[in-house]
Amino acid sequence: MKKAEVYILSGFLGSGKTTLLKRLLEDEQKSGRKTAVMMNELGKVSIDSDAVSGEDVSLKELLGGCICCSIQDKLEAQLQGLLLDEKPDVIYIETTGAAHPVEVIDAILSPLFADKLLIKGILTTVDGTRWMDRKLLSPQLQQLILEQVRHADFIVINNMNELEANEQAKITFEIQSINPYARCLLTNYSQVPLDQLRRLTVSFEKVEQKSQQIKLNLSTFVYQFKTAISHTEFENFLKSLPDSIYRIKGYIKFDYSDFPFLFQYSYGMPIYLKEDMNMPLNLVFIGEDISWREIETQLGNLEL
Ligand SMILES: Nc1nc2c(ncn2[C@@H]2O[C@H](COP(=O)(O)OP(=O)(O)OP(=O)(O)O)[C@@H](O)[C@H]2O)c(=O)[nH]1
Repeated sequence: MKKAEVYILSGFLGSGKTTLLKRLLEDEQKSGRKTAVMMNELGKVSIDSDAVSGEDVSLKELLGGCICCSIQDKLEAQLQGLLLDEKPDVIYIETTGAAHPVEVIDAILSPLFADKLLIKGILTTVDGTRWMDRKLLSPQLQQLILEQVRHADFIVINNMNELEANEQAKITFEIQSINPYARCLLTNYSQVPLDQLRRLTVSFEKVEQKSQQIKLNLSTFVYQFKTAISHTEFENFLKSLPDSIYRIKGYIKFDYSDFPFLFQYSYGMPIYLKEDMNMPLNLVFIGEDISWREIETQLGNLEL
């Protein structure tokens, strides 16, 4: 089955995410692909959804919380519904300005359907003037903006017309020092060449296409078990993992049990919860600069 492409739009409040989304949707309308949008807003009433009014676009709104924390279950249910009912070619997810990119990817990649999604990348918008003044924000918000830049695959710096030439150079230098691997563009109103953006691919496929010396940044990988495995060997595998694997979750079947376990792993801590029915044996990984090919080989060896 063809996977649905997923683009995540991240960036601080008012930095130009919706403006970028509108441009992407206009482009999709020309391409004729089946397009879906998920918009997440912190408040209970949607403000931005008027921006998405094209007839060919399915819109799901997630209101009243942030997808990376308070309404993660709702996101899972809506995404699953979307994949089953609409079968979109591409899904754009606009996050709240307060969302952390790793947690958003984590929320999207449910083990129930992670194998049906192809995460194309995180597009982060930055308001150039806000960046210059970011020291005025609380330390937590400064940290959030840094994380949104650090994990991005494509960075759009808006409000260029409001900046002097030396400020433009300073911002570009600062942002590229934080994330040298993302494509970074200074512009106004999120005017970016969309063909460049479409060439992104940050999941396992990227590892196969690019040579090993290229840094991979944040990426994801989904492994599908065919058989039950040994619990002890799986624990040994976990102990050998690098710290830059932030998150693992999914369903695993051990050779002593009829039904799988729901497995959760973050910051090196594994948790197992026994299920009472069969589930798809998908294991979802999120990490930074990981050779997923090696991980795949190790997992394959557990099945021998
Ligand atoms: N002057 C100027 N205004 C811009 C630029 N990009 C976006 N804007 C405006 O800034 C405002 C916020 O832009 P949005 O695209 O809604 O930003 P957002 O990140 O979706 O905002 P939230 O949904 O509140 O997080 C809108 O009025 C835009 O028209 C720019 O490059 N220059």
